[in-house]
Amino acid sequence: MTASLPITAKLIDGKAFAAALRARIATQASGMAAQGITPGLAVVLVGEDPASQVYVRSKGRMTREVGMNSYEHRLPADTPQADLLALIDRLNADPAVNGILVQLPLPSHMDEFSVINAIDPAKDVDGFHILNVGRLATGQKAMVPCTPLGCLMLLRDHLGSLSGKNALVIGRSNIVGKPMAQLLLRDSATVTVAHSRTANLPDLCRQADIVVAAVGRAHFVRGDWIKPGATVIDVGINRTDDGLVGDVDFDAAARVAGAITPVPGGVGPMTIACLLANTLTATARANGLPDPDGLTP
Ligand SMILES: NC(=O)C1=CN([C@@H]2O[C@H](COP(=O)(O)OP(=O)(O)OC[C@H]3O[C@@H](n4cnc5c(N)ncnc54)[C@H](OP(=O)(O)O)[C@@H]3O)[C@@H](O)[C@H]2O)C=CC1
Ligand SMILES: Nc1nc(=O)c2c([nH]1)NC[C@@H]1CN(c3ccc(C(=O)N[C@@H](CCC(=O)O)C(=O)O)cc3)C=[N+]21
Repeated sequence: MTASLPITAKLIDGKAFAAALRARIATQASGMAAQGITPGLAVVLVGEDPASQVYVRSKGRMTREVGMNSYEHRLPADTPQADLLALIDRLNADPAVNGILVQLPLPSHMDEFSVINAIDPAKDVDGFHILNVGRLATGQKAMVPCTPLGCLMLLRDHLGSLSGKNALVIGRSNIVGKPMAQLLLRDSATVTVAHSRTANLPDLCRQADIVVAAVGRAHFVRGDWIKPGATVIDVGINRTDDGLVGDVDFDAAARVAGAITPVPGGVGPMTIACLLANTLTATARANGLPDPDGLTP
C-alpha cells in the first residue's frame, strides 16, 4: 500500500549520536582521571542468553575506550542465587566499582526483583532498582534506564520540545516501556502505553506524533499505522533470516514518517552510550561532584 511512495523520513542516526555522546563522556571522564578518579563498571552475566550476548559484545570495549575500567563477571546458568547475591554484595562494597549491571533475563530459578533490589541504588546504572523506579516516577533525581534515556535524547534532538505531543509507547516492560512512558510524561507529552491487550492499536498509532516500539516482534508496526510526519523510535532487536531487524516495518514506515531510527544503528548504540553516561553520573555523585553536563534527563 505504501510501497509506491518514496522514502521521505529523516534517518535518525543513533550510531553517530552515540559516538558523539561517548566522545563527550570520554572528555568528562578524563577530567575526573585528572582528579585521581577512574569510573568503573561491573557487568554480571549469568548463563548465555543470546540477546544479552549481543549487548555484552561491544560494551566492554566501549567502556575502556571512554577511559573507564570494565569488570566482567560470567557465571554459569546453574549458579545458586545466593552466590549471585554474594557477588553483588562484594561489588556494592568495592570502591573501584561505580556501576553494576546484571544482565537480564536471569535464569528461571532466580528471582529477578530480589537480585535487582540487592544492587546499591547509587550503583544501579540500569535504573531498575525499586528506589530508582520510584524516584523517576515521582520526579526525584534517579538513575534512569539506559534504553529509554537514549530514546529520549534522540527525540529531543530531533523534535526539540516534546510538550503536548501525542506519544504512543508500544510495550509495558519494566526495562523499556514503563520508564519510557515516565520520561515522555516528564517532558509533557500526552502518553499512551499499549500492550498485548490493547484494542485497536493501528488506530491509536495513527494518532501518535511519537511512536516508540518495544514489542519484540519483527515488522510488527506497519507503514499504514504511521501518522504522516510522525517520529518513530524502533527499540526492537529481532534476529531473523534477513539479519537483525526492529519492531517496525522500516521500508514502509520510512515512506510516511517524518523521522525514524534504523535497526541496527539506532537505539542499540544509544543504550550502551547511556550506560556509560550513567556510570559517569554515578561516579560523580559518589565523589560529591556535580552531575556531568548533558547526561541526565
Ligand atoms: N535496542 C536496545 O537497546 C534494546 C532493545 N530491546 C528489545 O526491545 C524489544 C522489547 O523488549 P522488552 O521490553 O524487554 O520486551 P518484553 O517482552 O518484556 O515486553 C514486550 C511488550 O510488548 C507487548 N506486546 C507483545 N505482543 C504485543 C502485541 N501483539 N500488541 C501490542 N503489544 C504487544 C507486551 O505486552 P504484554 O505486557 O501485554 O505481554 C509487552 O508489554 C525486544 O525486541 C528487545 O530485544 C530491549 C532492551 C534494549
Ligand atoms: N540489565 C540489562 N540491561 C539492558 O539494557 C539489557 C539487558 N539487561 N539485557 C539485554 C537487553 C538488550 N540490550 C541491547 C543493547 C544494545 C544493543 C545494540 O547495541 N545493538 C546494535 C546491534 C548489535 C549487533 O549488530 O548485533 C544496534 O542496534 O545497532 C542491543 C541490545 C540491552 N539490554
